[in-house]
Amino acid sequence: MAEARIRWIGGPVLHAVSEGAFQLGEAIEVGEAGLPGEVIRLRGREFVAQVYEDTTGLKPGDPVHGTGQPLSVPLGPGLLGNIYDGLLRPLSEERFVEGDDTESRFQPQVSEGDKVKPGQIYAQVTMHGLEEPCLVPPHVSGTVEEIAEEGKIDREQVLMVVRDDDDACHEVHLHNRWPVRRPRPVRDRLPGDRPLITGQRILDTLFPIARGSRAAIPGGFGTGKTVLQETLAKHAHADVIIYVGCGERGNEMAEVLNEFPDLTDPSTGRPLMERTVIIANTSNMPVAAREASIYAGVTVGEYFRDQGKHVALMADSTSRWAEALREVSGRLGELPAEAGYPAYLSSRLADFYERAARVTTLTGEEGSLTIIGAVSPPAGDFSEPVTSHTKRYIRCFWGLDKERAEARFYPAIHPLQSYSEDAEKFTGWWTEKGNSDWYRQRERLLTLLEREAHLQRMARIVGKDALPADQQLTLTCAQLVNEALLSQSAFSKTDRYCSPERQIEMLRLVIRFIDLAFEALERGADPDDIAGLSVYRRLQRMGEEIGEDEIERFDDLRSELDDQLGGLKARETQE
Ligand SMILES: Nc1ncnc2c1ncn2[C@@H]1O[C@H](COP(=O)(O)OP(=O)(O)OP(=O)(O)O)[C@@H](O)[C@H]1O
Repeated sequence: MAEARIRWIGGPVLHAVSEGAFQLGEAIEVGEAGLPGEVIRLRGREFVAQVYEDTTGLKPGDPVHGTGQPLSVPLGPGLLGNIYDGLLRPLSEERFVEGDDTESRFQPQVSEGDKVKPGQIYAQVTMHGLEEPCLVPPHVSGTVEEIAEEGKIDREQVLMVVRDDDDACHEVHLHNRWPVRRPRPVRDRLPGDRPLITGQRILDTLFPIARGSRAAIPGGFGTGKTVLQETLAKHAHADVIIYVGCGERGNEMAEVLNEFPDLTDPSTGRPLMERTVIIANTSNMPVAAREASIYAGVTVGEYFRDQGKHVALMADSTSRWAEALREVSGRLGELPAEAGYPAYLSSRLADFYERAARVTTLTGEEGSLTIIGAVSPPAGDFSEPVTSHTKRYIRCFWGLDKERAEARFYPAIHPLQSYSEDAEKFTGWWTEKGNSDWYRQRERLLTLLEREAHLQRMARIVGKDALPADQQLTLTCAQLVNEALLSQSAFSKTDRYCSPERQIEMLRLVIRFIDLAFEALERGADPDDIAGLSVYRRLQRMGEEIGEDEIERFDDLRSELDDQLGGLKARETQE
């Protein structure tokens, strides 16, 4: 392999003079310790590289070895349930799901002489108590020359040899490397068809995301990005969760690492870690590795998608990742663009988000990778470069609002600053679930919330009591929408997750309240009397009071609602 010598080194960036041919994007090993790095710029015999580990102690003259391969990560069974660094190296020997490594068992599903195709499952492996498929790597096809026997296997052993049509032999291992910056091939990309249910009412009901789509969660300091990402990781209806903690503070990541192994998947009752891969790259780890961690995460996501699974990737936070790009770019002496970020910030964001997709895999199955990235705009300013460029590539924008967070109104997603370009596709899905009115109800709520913002501005000037009765009632109804539907504590035992069935009931009750309240107003009822009804307070708290396994209790609430609002008379008639 090609060799070079360091000529200059500063932080994660080095310049080297090569004695052989290096390629752009080639993975390298730096110094005697062989620290991992990547060639990021080539000029004649000189190149610039970034190093993914602490470079303290490296000096001019130290050797750099080429690997001849692009930066890649090993993909295969055993990834689930563990925590990795930005280059997918396990951060801990301890595993977070039960089971014993020595019990790895290999069960071939093909025999010598069989034909295999890219992406095909050629064996099953049981590791750590989990059975996982072994896939033929995407660029391998041909006739099986050799296949390992059923039984115990060793991680490094060759499991299968495939001879292709050009007579070349390919060795297939348990883990096969894939370049992190290259999307894995698929047969077809498909449009999003059904929602990725998150269990969060404000998202599923107002701003739903399709499986295979992409969303951003921008929010200023302390507005709840991390809590929301973790809530999604715990409750989203996905087969596999990839959680990339990118440049967050070590203590925040430590919380995730401490908490996740103890959590149970609410839908299966199994440990949540069994379906989770965590990639941790905290702010004190080398900055270049942070840049790579996002691509490593997305590559792992695609690997599970290629097994016909529905995968959700949470990246917290893409701003820290963009800062890593900025730091490396600064050290390269590149001309800075907006806010010091490199001019290629936008294309790098595109490279990341565009890997989200619903696909037909190479073997004809359906899989999806949904990407949800948190953004931390300085001072919560959504016009800054990372947020504004991200907006170009995402379909759902879930903007967190400082005022809502300060009022401890969680999740602090602002309904008027957020949007979903996927929503229109889901009328059919909600109809199948039993709510053919969902899209119309959603539009009504959004219109009501817009009207609320307008009326609140007026009320601040003239006082709420000076508003006409119908406007006062509009504010009362909007408050109910906010408190009953949009507010949902991530820490509430009853309400941290809300199933689509429960969301339908709650949405219907709120809409019914609005309809009956305005009918009562027409009959001459007083808006204050409507807001003072005990059923109004019960509706505000229904998320906390009626859990997932007592959905029939919503019927009682509905009867109470009909009785109280139906019985409400004009004030004069009451007297
Ligand atoms: N959905 C929620 N339910 C209940 N409490 C929440 C919710 N979201 C946020 N909080 C509260 O707000 C606090 C701050 O949230 P979080 O750490 O997620 O903010 P952040 O935006 O990630 O912050 P930073 O900018 O520091 O990364 C949490 O510790 C929690 O008390």
